[in-house]
Amino acid sequence: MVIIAPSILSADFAELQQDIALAEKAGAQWLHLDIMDGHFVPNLTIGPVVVAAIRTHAKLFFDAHLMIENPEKYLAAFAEAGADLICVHLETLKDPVKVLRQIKALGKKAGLAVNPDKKFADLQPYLPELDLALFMSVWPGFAGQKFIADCLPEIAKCRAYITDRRLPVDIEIDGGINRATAPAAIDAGVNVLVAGSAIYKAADPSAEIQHFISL
Ligand SMILES: O=C(CO)[C@H](O)[C@H](O)COP(=O)(O)O
Ligand SMILES: [Fe+2]
Repeated sequence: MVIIAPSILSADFAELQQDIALAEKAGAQWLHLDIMDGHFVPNLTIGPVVVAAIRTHAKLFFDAHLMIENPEKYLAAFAEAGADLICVHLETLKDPVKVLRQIKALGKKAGLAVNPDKKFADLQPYLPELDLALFMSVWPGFAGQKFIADCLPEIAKCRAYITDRRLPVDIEIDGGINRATAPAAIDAGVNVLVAGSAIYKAADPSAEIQHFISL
């Protein structure tokens, strides 16, 4: 069963409550929150204040994707704001194990994201610490980019490794996911699909969510 995580980066920020309610009603299980700092990525989005505000209106599992430098400084703030899973980028970490354990110590699920140039081998040492491995299928920073397929063979290696060892780790893909690209991602072994523009820029966002759920 595939989990769909609509990314509110492509939602209408003036109507966030409505766009989140739409995702919940359509049957999405997770909500993907793209946190950008203008340093690790060349874009700025939302912080803990907005996460806390929307938390009061949604029961969805909050999947916080931190595209920020020094993420360890902000873990407690995102935990308090109501994130259920906090995903940090390998590229931003000096001591990944320490940071992943800090996330767990806050009572949250821990995710580790890698950019499209990374291999499964870069992420593999951290799997015992993880609840989720996130393979980026675009360069982080913006919604609406074209899918980069380089991560698919790495996802397949990750799925085989996790299955062999029965590790309780979700595999998520993020970037350029739509009706055309989602099947290859699922074939490679992902069980969590992030989709922003494919959902919120569609004529019927609920139908898109229901399509992804049916895959
Ligand atoms: O992390 C992200 C960008 O850095 C977003 O989650 C991602 O790009 C979703 O948007 P889309 O589905 O439109 O590609
Ligand atoms: Fe994201």
